[in-house]
Amino acid sequence: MTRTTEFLAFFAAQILETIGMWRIFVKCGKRGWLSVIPLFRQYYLGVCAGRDGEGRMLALLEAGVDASIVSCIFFEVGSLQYMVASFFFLLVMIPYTIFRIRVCFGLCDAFGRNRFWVVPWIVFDWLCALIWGLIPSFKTAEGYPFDEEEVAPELSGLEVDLDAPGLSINITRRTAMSFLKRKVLLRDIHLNIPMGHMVLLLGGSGSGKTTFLNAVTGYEKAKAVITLGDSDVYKQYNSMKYDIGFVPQQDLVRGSDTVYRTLSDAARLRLPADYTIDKRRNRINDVLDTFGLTPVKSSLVDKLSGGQRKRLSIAMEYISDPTLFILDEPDSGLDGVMARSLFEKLRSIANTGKIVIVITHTPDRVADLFDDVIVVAKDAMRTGRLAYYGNTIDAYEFFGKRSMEEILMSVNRKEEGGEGRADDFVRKYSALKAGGMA
Ligand SMILES: Nc1ncnc2c1ncn2[C@@H]1O[C@H](COP(=O)(O)OP(=O)(O)OP(=O)(O)O)[C@@H](O)[C@H]1O
Repeated sequence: MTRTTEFLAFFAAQILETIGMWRIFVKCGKRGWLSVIPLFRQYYLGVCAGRDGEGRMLALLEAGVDASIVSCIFFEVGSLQYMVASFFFLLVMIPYTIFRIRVCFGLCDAFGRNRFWVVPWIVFDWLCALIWGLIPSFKTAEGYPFDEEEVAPELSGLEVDLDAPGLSINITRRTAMSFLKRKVLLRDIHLNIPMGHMVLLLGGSGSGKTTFLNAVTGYEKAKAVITLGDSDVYKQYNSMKYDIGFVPQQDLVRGSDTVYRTLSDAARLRLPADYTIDKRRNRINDVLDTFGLTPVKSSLVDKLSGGQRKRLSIAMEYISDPTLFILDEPDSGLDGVMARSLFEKLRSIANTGKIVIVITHTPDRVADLFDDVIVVAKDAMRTGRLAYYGNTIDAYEFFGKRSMEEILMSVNRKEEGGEGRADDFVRKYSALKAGGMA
């Protein structure tokens, strides 16, 4: 193909695409002539797809793609300018394709078409634009433009007092990049947990419980201020490491070590360097006693029962005598009796003046052992929000439910089998707090 033919082919595709887009815009209730302006065309395609932000990004990226294509056509093949333009083209093509896919997905939803259409849209956009624009059976889906779910508003003024004793959490937001888009994982979580309280962290799958705990411990920082007693967890992260214990879901124990050896290794890692050997030995023996592991201290970890193994994992973190003790599903794989006995142990730890926060997927068998419950729920924008924090007894009344599992179902999204009322409760809870503060 000669340069002129290439240019004519590019130009013809643009014209055909414009015609198709004109009709698509009209079908979506927008002004057709907007398709004549190349960059507007991409933006309004995003608007038609119900993805304005992605449409805006697509328009910007298309400017880059078009500029590099035109440059490649005009520069001498093999020249430095040609190579720079080609490199730039490859560079912008990656995000450009990703945003096109996202907009195409939205368009398929808007027109009630299978998402496999994204493939022809990416390869022959001008042809798809003509088909979707000119063929009458391609029309917007029933209910289009889809009603947006009403998202609970952003909150302000509900920050808790950082000087209050205990754990004060003021998370403004926690964001992460996902698929070239900044995603808000958590927003507006403000609460204060007094010392000596055992708190249940409740939330559906993907609601942000782990993200929340990571933000609280400073493991993955958020835009937040977290204080434990007089210390700022983020600013004094290194010195706080002995004060915060985190027990992950998965056991991190070696089967070929004895129980004592496992705890002794944990003590070496987690106790301050100035601990004498005697002090360290005493601490290990105390912890073995606390978790009922003294009779099996010489046994290999592989020979322990599920419950003993779990208690050992918890003991490893407890060795540093943390003020804040966090456990992610410590009862997974345990039967009701073993789980109950484990949670009673955690209750007795809280009773010594520590803060214990626990995630469990079977809360009702141990709900009476908790003082408070934090309910984190995904709002309409899929952001983790605080739907409730307070006394467990008051929680039943607040949600109008009789069990923690029912509370969870009320905030879980409909597509997950829940009632999809997260935003209602976020609103209700913030009104309650604002009222309380007035
Ligand atoms: N670094 C990250 N980048 C992008 N998205 C993330 C990141 N971390 C978490 N997410 C997303 O944030 C949401 C919350 O994740 P999180 O692991 O906190 O949920 P969870 O409530 O602990 O779920 P589960 O109970 O299933 O463990 C999920 O949609 C997850 O995909």
